[in-house]
Amino acid sequence: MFHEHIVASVCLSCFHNGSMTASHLPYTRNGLKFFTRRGGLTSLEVEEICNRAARKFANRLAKVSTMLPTPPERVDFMSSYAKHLRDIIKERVNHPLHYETPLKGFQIIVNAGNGSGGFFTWDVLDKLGADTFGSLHLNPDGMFPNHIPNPEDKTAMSLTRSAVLSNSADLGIVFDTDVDRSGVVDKYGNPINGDKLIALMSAIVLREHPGTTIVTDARTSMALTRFITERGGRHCLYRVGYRNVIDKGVQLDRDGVETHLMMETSGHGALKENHFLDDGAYMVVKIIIEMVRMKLEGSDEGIGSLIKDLEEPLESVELRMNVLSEPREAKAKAIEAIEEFRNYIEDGRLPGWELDFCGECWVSEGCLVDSNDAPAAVDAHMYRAKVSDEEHGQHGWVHIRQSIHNPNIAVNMQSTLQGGCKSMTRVLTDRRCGTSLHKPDPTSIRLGWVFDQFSSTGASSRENKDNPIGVR
Ligand SMILES: O=P(O)(O)OC[C@H]1O[C@H](O)[C@H](O)[C@@H](O)[C@@H]1O
Repeated sequence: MFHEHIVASVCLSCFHNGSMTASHLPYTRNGLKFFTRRGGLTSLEVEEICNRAARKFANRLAKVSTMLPTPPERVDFMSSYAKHLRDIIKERVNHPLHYETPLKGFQIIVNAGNGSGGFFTWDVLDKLGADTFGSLHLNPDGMFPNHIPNPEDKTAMSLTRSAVLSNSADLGIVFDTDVDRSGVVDKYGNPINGDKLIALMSAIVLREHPGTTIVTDARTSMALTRFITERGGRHCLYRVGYRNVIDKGVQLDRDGVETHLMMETSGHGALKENHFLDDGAYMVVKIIIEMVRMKLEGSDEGIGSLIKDLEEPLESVELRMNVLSEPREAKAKAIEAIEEFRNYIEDGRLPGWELDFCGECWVSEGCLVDSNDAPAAVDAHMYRAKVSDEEHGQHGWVHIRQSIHNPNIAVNMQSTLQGGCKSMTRVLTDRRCGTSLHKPDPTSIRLGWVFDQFSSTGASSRENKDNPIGVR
């Protein structure tokens, strides 16, 4: 929804704007996001704003006047934003028979998860002629009584799938709370989120901008890289964290490497044409335009057909290990374990494992571990290793990182081999790659737990994300 901020800046002549959001996290985690006409502010800029606010607050306590130079004014920018989205759909579809209602004949289910995405149903889709009967959880309720509004959430996706199938709808849309992320369900009920959503957006964007670079976080599959390169694009893998992914795209584009799409597997997606803002509604607008375009060209296959040749990794797992230490020591402990992972690989102590400096793109060599000339400030330590053997070549990867929000470490791995994730985990444990196995300190971390907790083969699983397993 962050295009609303640009709309506010451009149409309503605002210079600065912001929103308060905890996204899908509990309401106790509310925070502020700020925007100017140039786009989203960086964390350093946000820090400066907070410092100024703190000074103002201190002045108020000291009874120094903090009156605003201009009185606040109430403006309705949601209507302007919704109109802006409708205009884009109308103009780009350019329907030969009914320009004003290009979505006539389409049934589209929205699942807003009781976040703020309900407006998309009545203020965008309905007004363009779509049938939105069967939409779910449209009224905002910060206690999220049905499920977490999150396109990564299994319940959110499966309820949307059921609604699409039982209504024979053309598309299902899942927004996160503040609509900076989205996922979709195709007319056959197939959920399209994570890698699949990146592939779908890549297919659309590469048709419009042949050869463009696409930046993603480094948890995407090897198959996604093939999908992008087979369509003539370049895939730049970068750090987890939507701001990192977007900033990398902005920097590449500024340096002359044309970059039109930046997407994280979490569903945050930003387009150059949309001011490099992560905007879940804008992503969906692009998908809807493509869906109507395909229909007008005589195809009944639906948008899922655009990614039918995206292979899925045989195994994909995300696990979390809590850092059980004094809260103030958690960050340092996590960094210690993650750096040890890097050292093990660099010292060649894990045969067949190689630190992944750059994914496959080579547009900016070394950026994944920032070994290049202009390293970015590191917000969270993370590394990715490619894993190969003589028989299969590269068959998987392991990504390990500090969580941004919580005192835990996220381990992601994928393999194209049956039992591959289990054997990569075994390497980590057998090689004693973890701090506490050398120093049996009850407050430190050991990676051995991953093996103990690992259960699935052949299954794609990220379910531990919101319910991490505690370990010592
Ligand atoms: O570190 P985690 O808890 O997995 O959270 C990581 C995620 O944090 C936020 O939700 C950001 O918006 C995402 O860009 C990031 O991927």
